[in-house]
Amino acid sequence: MNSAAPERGKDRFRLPRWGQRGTAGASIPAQLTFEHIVMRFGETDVLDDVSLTIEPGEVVCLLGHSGCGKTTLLRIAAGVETPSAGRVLIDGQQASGPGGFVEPERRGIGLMFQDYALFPHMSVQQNVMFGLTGLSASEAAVAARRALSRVGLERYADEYPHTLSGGEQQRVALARSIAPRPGVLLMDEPFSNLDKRMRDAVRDETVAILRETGATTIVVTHDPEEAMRIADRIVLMRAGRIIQQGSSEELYSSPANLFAARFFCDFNEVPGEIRNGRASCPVGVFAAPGLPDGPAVVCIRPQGLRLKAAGFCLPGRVVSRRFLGEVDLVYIDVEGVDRPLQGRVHDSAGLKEGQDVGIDIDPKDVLVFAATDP
Ligand SMILES: Nc1ncnc2c1ncn2[C@@H]1O[C@H](COP(=O)(O)OP(=O)(O)OP(=O)(O)O)[C@@H](O)[C@H]1O
Repeated sequence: MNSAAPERGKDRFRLPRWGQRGTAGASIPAQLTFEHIVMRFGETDVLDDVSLTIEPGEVVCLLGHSGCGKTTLLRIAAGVETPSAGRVLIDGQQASGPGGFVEPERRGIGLMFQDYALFPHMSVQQNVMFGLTGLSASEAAVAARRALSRVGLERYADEYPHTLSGGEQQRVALARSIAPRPGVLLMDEPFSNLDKRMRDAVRDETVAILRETGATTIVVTHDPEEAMRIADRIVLMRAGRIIQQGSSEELYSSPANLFAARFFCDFNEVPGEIRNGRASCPVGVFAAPGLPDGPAVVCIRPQGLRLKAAGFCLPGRVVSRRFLGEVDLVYIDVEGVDRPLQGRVHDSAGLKEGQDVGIDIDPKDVLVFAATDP
C-alpha cells in the first residue's frame, strides 16, 4: 500500500516543502569553453561562430527566442551533438572538436530537461541513482537519498514518476542531476512546465541548490525576468549568434541594440530623427550620443511617464486606465504618435477616460537607437 499518497494529495494545495538548505553535496566546478562553434543543419547555420567561456561556479542564463540555438548549444556541451566546426573545452581539455571527442558520460556534466525525462518504469530512487555509475549500489543509494532529501522528496523514493505532480517530478529531475555532483550542470527550460505560482518558489529553491553545489551552470530560458532572477551573467542569443552578454543591469540599462532592448522592456517606440547627437520626435528631444544622423526609434519605458495636470509638459489625453495593483496602466493619446503611449504610473485613481493631462518623460527611461539597428 502507498502510505505517502494521502499526504501527497494535500501537497497539491500548498507550496512544496524542500529539504534543509546547505545539505546539497558540493561539486568541484569546472570551466566550460565554447570556441567558435558552428552547427549546420542542411543549409542552415543554427549556431554561427559562438564563443563563450563560463567560469567555475558561474550561473549563466542563455536567453533568446525559440529556435535561436540555445538547446543546440547545450547539446553540444553535453556531447550528444557534435559541432560542425569549433571546439568545446572542459577545464581547458578538449571535449569536442577536431581530432578529439569525450563521450557524454565521461564529461562530468549533469543534464536537466524541460520535460524532466524521468524513466517511467523506474522508481524515484532508481531514477536518481541512474547517473551514479561510479559508486557501489549502497553508496549510490545513500547519495540518491541525500539528493532526494534536499529536494524534500525522500518519502517518495519508492514511488513511480507518473504518481507525482509536475512540480514533484521537476524536483526528482533536479535531484537526479545534482546527485552525481557534476562539475557542470546544463538545464534546458527547467521551470517552463510549472504554473506561475509554483514556478517562483521552485526557481528560488533550485537556485539555492545550485549555489550550494557550486556547479558551473547554464540555464536555458526565453523568459528575461527568469534570467534576471537566476543568472550571474545573461547571454542573449539571436539566430545562432550571441548578441550581448553581461549582468542583468547591463543588459537592461545598456542594451546593445533595439533587439536586446525589446527583450527586457515593453517600450513605447516613437519614430524620430537624429541630428547632431539629439533625437527629435513628437514627444520630445532626447540625447542620442554617438548615433549617426538619420531615422531613429525613441524607446520610452512605461515607468518613465509621469502624469501632471493638463497644461504642464507634453499634452495628452487619457484613453484608458487599468488597475494592476502596485501600479496603474494608463494609455494616453499624444498628437503625432500613432499608438497611445503606455504609462505605468502611481496615483492615477482620479483619472477619467478622455481627460486631458500633461506628460513628463524622465530622460533616464529613454533609449534611442538608429532605425536601421538590427
Ligand atoms: N537535429 C536537427 N536537425 C535539423 N534542424 C535542427 C535540429 N536540431 C535543431 N534544429 C533546428 O535548429 C534551430 C535551433 O533549435 P534549438 O532547439 O537549438 O533552439 P532553441 O533556441 O533551444 O529553441 P526552443 O526554445 O524552441 O527550444 C531550430 O530551427 C531547429 O529547428
